[in-house]
Amino acid sequence: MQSTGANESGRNGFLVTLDGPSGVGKTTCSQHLRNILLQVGFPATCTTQPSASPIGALARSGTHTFHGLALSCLVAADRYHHIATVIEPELKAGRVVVCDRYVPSAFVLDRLDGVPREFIADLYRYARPADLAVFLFADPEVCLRRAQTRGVYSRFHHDGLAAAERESTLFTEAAEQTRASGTPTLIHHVADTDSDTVAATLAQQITALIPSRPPTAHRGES
Ligand SMILES: Nc1ncnc2c1ncn2[C@@H]1O[C@H](COP(=O)(O)OP(=O)(O)OP(=O)(O)O)[C@@H](O)[C@H]1O
Ligand SMILES: Cc1cn([C@H]2C[C@H](O)[C@@H](COP(=O)(O)O)O2)c(=O)[nH]c1=O
Repeated sequence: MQSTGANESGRNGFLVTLDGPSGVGKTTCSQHLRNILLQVGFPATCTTQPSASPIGALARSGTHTFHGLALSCLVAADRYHHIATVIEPELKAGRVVVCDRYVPSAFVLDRLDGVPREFIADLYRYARPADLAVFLFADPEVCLRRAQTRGVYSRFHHDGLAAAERESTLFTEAAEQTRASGTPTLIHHVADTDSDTVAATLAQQITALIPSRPPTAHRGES
């Protein structure tokens, strides 16, 4: 198995984040991606934000209770806890971490909730940047239909085409902002491609960017 990791080589793992509009297929794709990466020999794991921690569960289930600045801070608290207790340890173990939603989602969802951009930027000043930020896009009509078919459980899941279009516009801005900040950024238009094909295409591009570990020297070799 190839390794990206810090154990023997002293190098860290690789953080791939997936952002994009509700219903575009982030959760489905991140799971396929993890499986493909494992199949081709990369130690990989997938995780999600909000996380499975008690703070994350509160944020995920509480979008009808919490609003604006308060929800923004709650999600940020979960995100920092998740980075410290899940993402960083996995990276230190040399794994590829595929994270379903990351900081760019805050620049969209929090703004939809009226939170000023400067407040969001200040909140995430200390968040570890992704090694590769992937943005998935599809026509707002497609995202809307998929989210509605899957089931709507959050205030941020669309209630109409205008909301889906606004979310798509903000994700386009977030992708440009992420790229401008120096984070390697991949923008992928899903069109009507099935999720296996989307994940396989992304896996090819991602594995090409992951630095592979040099062969470990045997004891006594110089
Ligand atoms: N490429 C695809 N083609 C067709 N259907 C898809 C594709 N990807 C995902 N789906 C379906 O669309 C629905 C939404 O997918 P998923 O939950 O992965 O989206 P998401 O971006 O994570 O949404 P959210 O942000 O709302 O959680 C699911 O029913 C899923 O099976
Ligand atoms: C990342 C992020 C999430 N939220 C809220 C909005 C949604 O209800 C959930 C995410 O669930 P999904 O299945 O991925 O749609 O969490 C938020 O308010 N702010 C954020 O930055």
